[in-house]
Amino acid sequence: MGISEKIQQIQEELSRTQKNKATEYHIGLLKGKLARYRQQLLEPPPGSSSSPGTGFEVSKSGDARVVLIGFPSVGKSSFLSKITKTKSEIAQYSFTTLTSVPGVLEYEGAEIQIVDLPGIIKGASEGKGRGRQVVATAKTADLIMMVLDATKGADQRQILERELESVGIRLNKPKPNIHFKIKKAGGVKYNATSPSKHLNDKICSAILRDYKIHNADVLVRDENATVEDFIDVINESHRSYVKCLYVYNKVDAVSLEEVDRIAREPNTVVMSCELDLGVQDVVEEIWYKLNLIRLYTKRRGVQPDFNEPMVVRVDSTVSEVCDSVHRDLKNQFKYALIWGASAKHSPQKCGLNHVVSDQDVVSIVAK
Ligand SMILES: Nc1nc2c(ncn2[C@@H]2O[C@H](COP(=O)(O)OP(=O)(O)OP(=O)(O)O)[C@@H](O)[C@H]2O)c(=O)[nH]1
Repeated sequence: MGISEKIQQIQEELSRTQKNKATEYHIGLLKGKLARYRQQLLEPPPGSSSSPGTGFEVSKSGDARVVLIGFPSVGKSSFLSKITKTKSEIAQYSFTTLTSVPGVLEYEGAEIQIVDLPGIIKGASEGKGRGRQVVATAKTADLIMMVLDATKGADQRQILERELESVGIRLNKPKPNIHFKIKKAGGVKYNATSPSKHLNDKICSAILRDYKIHNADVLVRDENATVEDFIDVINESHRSYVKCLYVYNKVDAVSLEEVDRIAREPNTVVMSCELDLGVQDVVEEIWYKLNLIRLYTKRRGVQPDFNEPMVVRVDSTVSEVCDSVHRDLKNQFKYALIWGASAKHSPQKCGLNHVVSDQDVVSIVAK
């Protein structure tokens, strides 16, 4: 039996099995197996004929990467052509976007790479070659922007969410608060800081046995952590926790009440590419979600260049700033002078651990 058939069998068994106290152990095991097979499908073991997904030939450039995901004809190309310098073909028929078109969005001095993935990601979870590439690219995103058609039903979003979920991408979700460490000996030691609602020693040990892990420390620090969370923790290297912005296009074609209802959903913005409504709000929301800040670097005796900001992640330290300037800069680092919101007085002399703020001016003094 192939892996796809095994997956299907488990899915069928899961949908047949009633959820209750007596079956939770069995369901937990099935979910663990399902995650293991899905993983094998996405990343075949070395030596097998199918190649792993290596992403498209799109190198990650710029300050951040936003990946667009959506069904065909929802308006991804229209959006991309409005906000980036790369034009992609717009047609009245489906599947226009066959390859990913990297475009660059310039905003607040930052260069944000926008990648449009092929129409739909379905097939990715079935291990189809192209789907795997899509997944690999989506996993490198700083933000996933799910483009949805406001005139279509809620299932378009559910289908895409389920697809992303099944390939190990978690949307708008923090990493589970479970400590997990594989050991060389000593068996499985299960502990919880307060009684867990869904996890226990028996379920966790059984799932670990299925993964051929016989010695490990497990400490559940969140009483609401689920079996899925535990499976995610075991598979941590294959999971990506990515922010997602839901963008509903074509709001010109639905009623005001419907627009109002959609716009109130969390992490959601609405737009109409055709009428050029809300497109700028989407860009602002992308910037906000990316959590980027601008810094101005200053050389001694020279005014900083306020037209050329350096873009780093929010809460970056001087150490991270050095790394983004040059690989070796930290080796020569003596101290930094900082002017701006993060400085107690201007300039403040700081070390590598100082956390910078938006629009700070930074001068690195070398040894
Ligand atoms: N009513 C309405 N139609 C729109 C809007 N934006 C795009 N469209 C139409 O929707 C169709 C598809 O737009 P595209 O931008 O090609 O969509 P896409 O998501 O890139 O499609 P694929 O390339 O097939 O993945 C075109 O006929 C557009 O004219 C909008 O805001 N309102």
